[in-house]
Amino acid sequence: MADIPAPDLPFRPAGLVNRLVASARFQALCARVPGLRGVARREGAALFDLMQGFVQSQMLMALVELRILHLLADGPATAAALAPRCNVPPERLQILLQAGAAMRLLKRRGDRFALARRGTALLTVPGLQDMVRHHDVLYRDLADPVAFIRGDTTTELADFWPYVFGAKGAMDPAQTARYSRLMAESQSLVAAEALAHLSLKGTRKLLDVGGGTGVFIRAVRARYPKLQLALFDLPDVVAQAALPADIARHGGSFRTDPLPQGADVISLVRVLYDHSDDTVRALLAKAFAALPPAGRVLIIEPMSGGTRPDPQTDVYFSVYTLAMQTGKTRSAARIAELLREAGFDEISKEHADRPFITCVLTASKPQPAG
Ligand SMILES: CC(C)=CCC/C(C)=C/CC/C(C)=C/C=C/C(C)=C/C=C/C=C(C)/C=C/C=C(C)/C=C/C=C(C)/C=C/CC(C)(C)O
Ligand SMILES: C[S@@+](CC[C@H](N)C(=O)[O-])C[C@H]1O[C@@H](n2cnc3c(N)ncnc32)[C@H](O)[C@@H]1O
Repeated sequence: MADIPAPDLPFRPAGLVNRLVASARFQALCARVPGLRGVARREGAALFDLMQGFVQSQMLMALVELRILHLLADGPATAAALAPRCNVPPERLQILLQAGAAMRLLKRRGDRFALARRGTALLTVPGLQDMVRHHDVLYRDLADPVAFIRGDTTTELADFWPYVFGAKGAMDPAQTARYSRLMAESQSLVAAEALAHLSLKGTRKLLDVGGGTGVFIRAVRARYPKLQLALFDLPDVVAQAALPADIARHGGSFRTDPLPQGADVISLVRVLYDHSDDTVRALLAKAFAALPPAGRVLIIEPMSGGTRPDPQTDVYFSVYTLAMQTGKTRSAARIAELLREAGFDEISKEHADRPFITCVLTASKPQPAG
């Protein structure tokens, strides 16, 4: 590893606050003055957390892989009692349990450890444990972050999701089922979040494009039982969707086929961020062509914060989609530009409580003038 040269002294970064923070005298003052001491401590702890993020993630992975949260769901236990069930020496398991308690997934009660609120949430959020488990692929892709960010590495992540891009050739059905399950489980939270911030009142028919196995459609059905619904996805994916008989299924590719007409709302849930601007332009143009005047398009996916960088979407999803190679995590402003290019107007970003689950953008096809 090459040495990184120290900054020239005296170090005078741009900006008054940065210059103050960089000064040893100011740092010493902060350590003494009560109000400033708290700020300095929080900044230090935040910096430490950035540095130890990978260690936290790996210990989270170990807790999930060893099913420790599951085991503790039956009640508190000591490391010695859990050790044979996890096949880990007790003194090493103690370190993991203590780290789990420090990350507030577990609670420590004397020598025993119990499931904490955060650990319970991890166990119950649909698909989250499987998401954690599949991160081994992402972490391998990021093993040399400089080469990764330069674009000098080949990544494995794209191969993990062959269906996202249309599987080439025959797929192992067990593997396909695993991807579909992960995608479907993670979608239920996305659907709930989106529908909480979106009204479909007055809609007659909704077409979910790239709708996977139909989780969003089923969530819409539960909330709007009278709405007509249709699913469009690749033929093999549509074939796996378990949907009520009245829901139309269209197997096809939005790259080569037109989208079916007849819906007054088209939803694109976690579709745009998988694809390049050119593919997105062509897809939005097809959505525009398929909609009647005043028809709406819904873009539902995690979005970058743009000029206000978001702590989760601008790190996790932006890097994730970069490792996927074909798409990108776009800001609402950038998606709005692409929507405008396709002819849409009345573009509006709905309030999002948890942008790391999803953001929602809606747009309308203009009515002809006159
Ligand atoms: C009772 C007392 C005393 C107090 C109560 C206090 C209280 C109100 C507590 C609240 C407890 C509670 C209900 C907690 C709930 C927590 C929840 C719901 C947490 C949810 C977390 C969700 C997370 C972390 C979601 C993560 C999602 C990820 C990582 C998704 C990744 C998706 C990917 C990679 C998709 C890939 C698709 C592709 C291929 C790019 O297209
Ligand atoms: C990231 S998944 C999202 C699935 C679902 N909307 C969700 O949020 O869970 C992307 C979806 O787009 C579909 N897809 C990819 N390329 C497609 C194409 N050319 N035509 C139609 N669907 C396609 C995939 O099969 C997959 O179901």
